[in-house]
Amino acid sequence: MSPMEPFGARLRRAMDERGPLCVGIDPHASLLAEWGLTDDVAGLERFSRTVVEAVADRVAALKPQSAFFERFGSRGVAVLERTVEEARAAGALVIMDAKRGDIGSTMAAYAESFLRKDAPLFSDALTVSPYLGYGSLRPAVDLARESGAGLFVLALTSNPEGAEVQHAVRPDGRTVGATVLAHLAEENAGQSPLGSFGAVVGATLGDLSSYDLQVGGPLLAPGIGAQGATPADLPRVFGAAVRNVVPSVSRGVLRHGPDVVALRDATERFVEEIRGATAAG
Ligand SMILES: O=C(O)c1cc(=O)[nH]c(=O)n1[C@@H]1O[C@H](COP(=O)(O)O)[C@@H](O)[C@H]1O
Repeated sequence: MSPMEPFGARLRRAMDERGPLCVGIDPHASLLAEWGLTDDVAGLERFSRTVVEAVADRVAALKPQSAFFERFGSRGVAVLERTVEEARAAGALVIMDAKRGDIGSTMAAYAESFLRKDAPLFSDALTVSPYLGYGSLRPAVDLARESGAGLFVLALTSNPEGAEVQHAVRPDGRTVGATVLAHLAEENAGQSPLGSFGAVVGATLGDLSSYDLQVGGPLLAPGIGAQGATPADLPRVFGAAVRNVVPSVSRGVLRHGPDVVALRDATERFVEEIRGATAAG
């Protein structure tokens, strides 16, 4: 098997060709009900298939949220496996949103689950938590590099509760979030056109001018739509780093289902709004 091109390079190309939007696949029980589906494995499968059919051939990335699949046990995870496979086959990069994080030796097993090329849940990238110490993520960084995959490391999350940890100031005067960003900049050094090790930075956060967001990798920006941020906020929040931002929308798109055309239209509107908001910068 020939080695896969690094995730960062594949993502840069997809962002340039399709626009940078990532659509989240978050099958909330309330959305299943709104779509007229049952809150069971059959409903889960129909929901996920519909989203993939509607948008996988037109957005840079899809981000299935593992929690909503794990809710149904092994049969839900089987649906997640098929969702990943079908989304990748349709040309979308898959960012697995599982937010894993543990001591290094256990982290190695999480990495095997999502980042080893022949794993049933192999994904182009995985969300991970650095809050057991950035160094605990090393096995995931190493395996991602080997597989041509990537990581999105939680740096400054979109939820208001994140600040008490992420804005905390260390003895060296840097915040915890800034320290995570600095680690990522080191990880991506020398990688062109884009490194494979991204940060999660919420689009809801307002002014981040005190943070150096130029980490040489992508910035996954959830929070648009249901959490109140809009594409128009992106230049203000991200400044010059906006070019590397992958805005992520789940409920803001999903609430338009189950009609495939309506899902596509909602997606196209976000793509256009993001293009309009970020073109001037
Ligand atoms: O890693 C994430 O994607 C994530 C990080 C973060 O800081 N905030 C955040 O909302 N998310 C995820 O992004 C999605 C947001 O969903 P919506 O609010 O419906 O667009 C959920 O799946 C969250 O788990």
